Amino acid sequence: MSLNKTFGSMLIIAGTTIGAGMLALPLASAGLGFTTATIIMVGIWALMTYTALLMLEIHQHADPSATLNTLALQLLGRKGQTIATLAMFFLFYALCAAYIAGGGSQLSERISTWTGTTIAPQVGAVVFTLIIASVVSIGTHSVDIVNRILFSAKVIALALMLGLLLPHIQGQHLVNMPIEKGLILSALPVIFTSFGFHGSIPSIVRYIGIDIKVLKKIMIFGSALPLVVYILWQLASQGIMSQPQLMANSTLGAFIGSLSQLLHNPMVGQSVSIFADLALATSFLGVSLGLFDFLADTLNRGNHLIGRGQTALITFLPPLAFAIFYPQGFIMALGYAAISLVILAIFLPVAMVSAQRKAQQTTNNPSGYIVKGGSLSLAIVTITGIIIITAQLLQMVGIIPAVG
Ligand SMILES: N[C@@H](Cc1ccccc1)C(=O)O
Repeated sequence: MSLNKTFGSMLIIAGTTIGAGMLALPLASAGLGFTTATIIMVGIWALMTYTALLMLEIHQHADPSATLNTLALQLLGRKGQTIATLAMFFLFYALCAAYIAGGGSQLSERISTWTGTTIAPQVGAVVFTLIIASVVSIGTHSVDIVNRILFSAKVIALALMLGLLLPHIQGQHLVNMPIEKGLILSALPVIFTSFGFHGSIPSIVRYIGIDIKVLKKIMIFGSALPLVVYILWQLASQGIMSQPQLMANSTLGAFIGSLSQLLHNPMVGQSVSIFADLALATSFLGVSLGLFDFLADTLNRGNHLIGRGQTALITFLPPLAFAIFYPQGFIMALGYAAISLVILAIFLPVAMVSAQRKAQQTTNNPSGYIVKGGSLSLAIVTITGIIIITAQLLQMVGIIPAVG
């Protein structure tokens, strides 16, 4: 396997993972303290990598061009396929809603400072959606070009931002412990979403072919890179602000504002702000393109002007409506996304691998790659998935504190 292709695939996984979810991390884990937040992140990384390996175990016996839909149909039947499709829709919509809410309020703040007037976040949401929707509606080729430029800029902005922030860390902030135990549970869904990439696994398998050794390496290293970036990002945000300072910020804009104020350096705020804009734009482009194609395919909308226009409306109007009703809904929507991501990245891989292992046992033909850990590991990740969904539901009904 060419090294270039392997490396490129790792970057695709890392690039899908590092997105808008990262921006929510400091706010979602504000009351946890650095050590606790890091332990949870390492745990969730291990969980996500484990279920990605389960997906490889499933893919090895199928056609290299299999998608989640076809795998679910083969191993779990029509019901499994329907659940996979619905979860995919819900995840895509929830993520787009988060990106529009986050991007909209960022953009409206920008326009407000430029023009010296106050612009409502809803206006920003509409403008941000119109820009991304035009790029997506023109076609995949235009998304590819715009995404390449923005992605390169995002990597530079990320390095610059971390370089500017890390020298200002104060050790005493990093030893803080969780302010309240309930906050650990509250933080789980958003942290979980920020490590999500599982929609990209079938594309990588198609690109590389069934070469388990290479694919394993891609999953492990491709997801480890975001872990390193997230730990540095937590180090910076939790090391610069005290817990009460961090917790006082309920929105991304407020967080960026207090960072620059605290460091008396507008450059810092600028770099975080630019990184945030790029992260939101690249995530939104990638996810809305996926949703657009998925909808066009499911609803059989043609590839002509009217067809694409209709698909664009169904793609962008529902999440835009959410952002207009909940302009501060960035973190809330990322939490909702966790519910469907648990189904896609935990429940379905576990169910499919169980079905496959059972079928192999009955034919007495266990062959190929089998992820270590047996049924115990499958049980542990399933329980973790249930805990993450429960944490989100408990926040929605107000039993535990909501983050953000
Ligand atoms: N991890 C992505 C969200 C995502 C989840 C699942 C699949 C794809 C993307 C982010 O932080 O924005």
